[in-house]
Amino acid sequence: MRSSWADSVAAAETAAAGSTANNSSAGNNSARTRSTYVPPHLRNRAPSSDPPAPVYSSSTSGTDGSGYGAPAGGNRWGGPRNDYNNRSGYSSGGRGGGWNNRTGGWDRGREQEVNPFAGIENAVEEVGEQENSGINFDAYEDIPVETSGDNVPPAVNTFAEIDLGEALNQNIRRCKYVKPTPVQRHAIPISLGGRDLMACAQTGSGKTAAFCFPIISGIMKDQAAQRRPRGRVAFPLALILSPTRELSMQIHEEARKFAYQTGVKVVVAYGGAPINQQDYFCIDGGDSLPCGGMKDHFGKIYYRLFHSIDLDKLRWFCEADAALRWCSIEILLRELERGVDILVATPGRLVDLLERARVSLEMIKYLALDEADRMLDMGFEPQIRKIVEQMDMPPPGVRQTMLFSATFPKEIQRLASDFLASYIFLAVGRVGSSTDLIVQRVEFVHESDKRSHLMDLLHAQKANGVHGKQALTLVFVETKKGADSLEHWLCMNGFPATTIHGDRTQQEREYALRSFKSGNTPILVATDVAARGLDIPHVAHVVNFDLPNDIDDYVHRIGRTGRAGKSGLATAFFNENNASLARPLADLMQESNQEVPAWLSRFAARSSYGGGKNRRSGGGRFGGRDFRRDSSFNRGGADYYGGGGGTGYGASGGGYSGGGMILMITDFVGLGLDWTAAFCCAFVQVGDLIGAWGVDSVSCYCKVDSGLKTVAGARKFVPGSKLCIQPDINPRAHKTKSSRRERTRFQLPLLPGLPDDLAIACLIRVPRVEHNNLRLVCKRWNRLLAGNYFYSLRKSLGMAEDKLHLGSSRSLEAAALVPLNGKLCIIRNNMSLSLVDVSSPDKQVETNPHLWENIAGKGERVAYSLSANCMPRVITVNAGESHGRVANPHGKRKAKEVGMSWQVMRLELAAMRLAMRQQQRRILGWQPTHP
Ligand SMILES: Nc1ncnc2c1ncn2[C@@H]1O[C@H](COP(=O)(O)OP(=O)(O)OP(=O)(O)O)[C@@H](O)[C@H]1O
Repeated sequence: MRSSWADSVAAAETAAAGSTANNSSAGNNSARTRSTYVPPHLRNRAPSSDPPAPVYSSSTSGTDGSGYGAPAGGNRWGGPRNDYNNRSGYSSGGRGGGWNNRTGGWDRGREQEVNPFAGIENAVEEVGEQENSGINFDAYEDIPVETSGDNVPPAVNTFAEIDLGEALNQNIRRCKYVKPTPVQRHAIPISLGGRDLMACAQTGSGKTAAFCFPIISGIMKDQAAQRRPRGRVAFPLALILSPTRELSMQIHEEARKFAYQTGVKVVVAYGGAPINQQDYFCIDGGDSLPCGGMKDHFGKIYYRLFHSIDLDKLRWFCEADAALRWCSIEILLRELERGVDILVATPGRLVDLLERARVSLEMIKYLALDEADRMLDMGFEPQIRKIVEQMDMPPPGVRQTMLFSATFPKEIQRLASDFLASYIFLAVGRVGSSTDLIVQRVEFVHESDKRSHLMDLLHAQKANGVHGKQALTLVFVETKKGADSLEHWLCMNGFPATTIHGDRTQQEREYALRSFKSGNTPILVATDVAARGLDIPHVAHVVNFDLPNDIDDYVHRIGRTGRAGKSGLATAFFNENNASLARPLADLMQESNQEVPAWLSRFAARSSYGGGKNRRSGGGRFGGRDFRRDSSFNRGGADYYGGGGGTGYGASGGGYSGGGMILMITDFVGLGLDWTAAFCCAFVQVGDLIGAWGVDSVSCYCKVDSGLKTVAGARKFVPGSKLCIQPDINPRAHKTKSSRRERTRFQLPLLPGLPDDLAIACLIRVPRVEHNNLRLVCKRWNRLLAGNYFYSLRKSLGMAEDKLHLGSSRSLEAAALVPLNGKLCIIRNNMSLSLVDVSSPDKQVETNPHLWENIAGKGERVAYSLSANCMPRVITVNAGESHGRVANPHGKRKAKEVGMSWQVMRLELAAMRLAMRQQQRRILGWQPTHP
């Protein structure tokens, strides 16, 4: 490991030398200036107090020990060295060292900037010029374009028609973009005209440039940018948010190219551990650290080294991911201190930075959300709302907002309109459609045959490969475990494969992606983290080994091939488990002029769950156009935001129709509760629930044995229920004869790929009161798991969003947002239960504390409060006297079970309690702002 890391550093050093050479040939200084490390206690001093920057020489960098062990005042670090930055992910726009010294004018400092085109130019020469310029524009010519909104600026046909500024035009030429793609032709003039924009265009059609160009051009022309305060807090002018780390990195790399020598500085900040955790290393050092093991160890080491070591050198020691992250974050913070014009970020990291007051959004003039529908979906929406609405960002109308995606369901369009002012809607092609450039094949493959089928495809591909080389193939699977196991199996069978998913460290993810891009590992097995936005050249084939539950996800996945006018192939393995996708899939294929197999059409015809997702049956998730033109959405507005009708778009959504609700029961593996008892207890209450809540469906996710009993019980009360069982939880039991028989008997659809450690969710008895439009909100502390889970569930059942909602953030604060849209919310995690009624002031809602006690286990105390007005109320379930579960004598054992150190768990829980208290205070003094 050490040697490989060292090797890669050495290789990067060599690359840096090369890039220096390139720079010099481009007229830059051959010796780059190296910035000076400023210890934290000196950071707010005037830039002039910095010691003079020593000269960095690439030829000696590998062995130069001058920084190591140097006295504190003379420490140095590598600043914006491109080699490391590319690896760490926290990198700047590459203005070497001198941002604090900028003298005004947007061209200052450009001579020190690392050339982002250096490597690319060589590569392009190797593969031939046509690689970049040969985008097949004919493929886009006939594409229908729809714009709506007031005074839409006219589209352009060439870049020359737009005044982007000479430096940017020069970069466009360097990128070999000969003419704008359709989305660019329309979107750039709109954005340059200062208008807000919601743009939907097919995958691979150049949306990144469509939002980057106007931002860069606007900042270049903005003289006020020079007068921004600088120091510990960064004041970016533009914020670009994207859902994944890899996509943020990619946007950053693109933006750096477009911004080269424009004087506009681009910085990227993305996930990993919250910065607060990193603080343990920086501040406490380790001795007093409440966390154990490796973190402790590295904390101590790095704390000691921190004031006496060059960070460049430190990187050589950074084999542990934790330590690497620590370094990366230090680098990021220092980058931010030097100033940033465009900040590209993932929401989680940005919230961290905002909470630490290292970034202020006060000066934001441009906000762009890439993959905007994903960003506003339930997983991210609370964070996005927090960033956009609750921090210091200027409101819509003052800032300019641009939302881009290839898919834009109408309900998300509606949500998105909260962030926009008098915006223009742009659809290039049909909203949510895939491009005809991708040949789509669907094959019926039983679960057990998938691997051998994949093997056949890969063999065939190998035979057709150039010089026997395997074409790049991206294989999508549903679960992280599934990804690892498939990768292992492929490697064992002689197919070099790697994997990318959320359980891998950032270093591993980046390494996997690089290895795939370079063709060293031509097969990448991925979960949905790689589904959106990634622009990997030469991906010839996308295989949906496991199909997603949502047709939007399918569109994004296959969009990793057939990009920028090139053709691609997508193969999907379909079987009974994907029945809910049959209809939208068949429709999508038909729309993209693909051959739809007869068996798929038959599946589509009898598919029972597809209604809600079928864009062509009217209503539903998909819009061909601007939702503002859809009268049903306008009519339903008041209902959606908590009005009295209870219809919202549940009624128009098809699939799960009617005004009832779903009761969901899930299982949290590992909390040591007696599940069977809990379920039995719960289902005694089901009858009440049906009456009181209008439950018309029960879905049960739990261990097979107890689950089946529960399901059987529930069926008596809710004959029409769609019952689901989580198949992964106990695969052994699942395979038993009786469970198979039971499954058949109850016709339980299997929903593959759902995480198996789920909280027992929504078990509560409410006395018979009239609540027509209820909203269940389940909250777990693992936001992603819960988010994915609910998302999948909702999709699989074809449920409208207002029938089941998830307050999915670990931060309870975010959960507070949820009640705004609903009438009754129950927010539950293993620490708290919130019952919130925001719309019916007269109706008291009660809970049955004994039920909770039964469910939550012995010794738990239920405290709840209900207020008479319509303000949200919080009911807290605490386990134990003062510390909830923390005080539980089994806590240490529990911590061990969940693989946490006891101290960390205590910290986590203490933080949660604190957040909860703050939350309660906030909620009680909080006025809903929606109608
Ligand atoms: N005007 C242009 N001329 C030539 N190539 C272009 C042009 N605009 C963009 N490209 C190239 O097209 C490819 C796809 O662009 P981009 O990643 O922005 O697509 P996208 O629409 O954002 O895709 P997705 O929906 O998957 O996120 C990139 O490699 C980009 O360099």
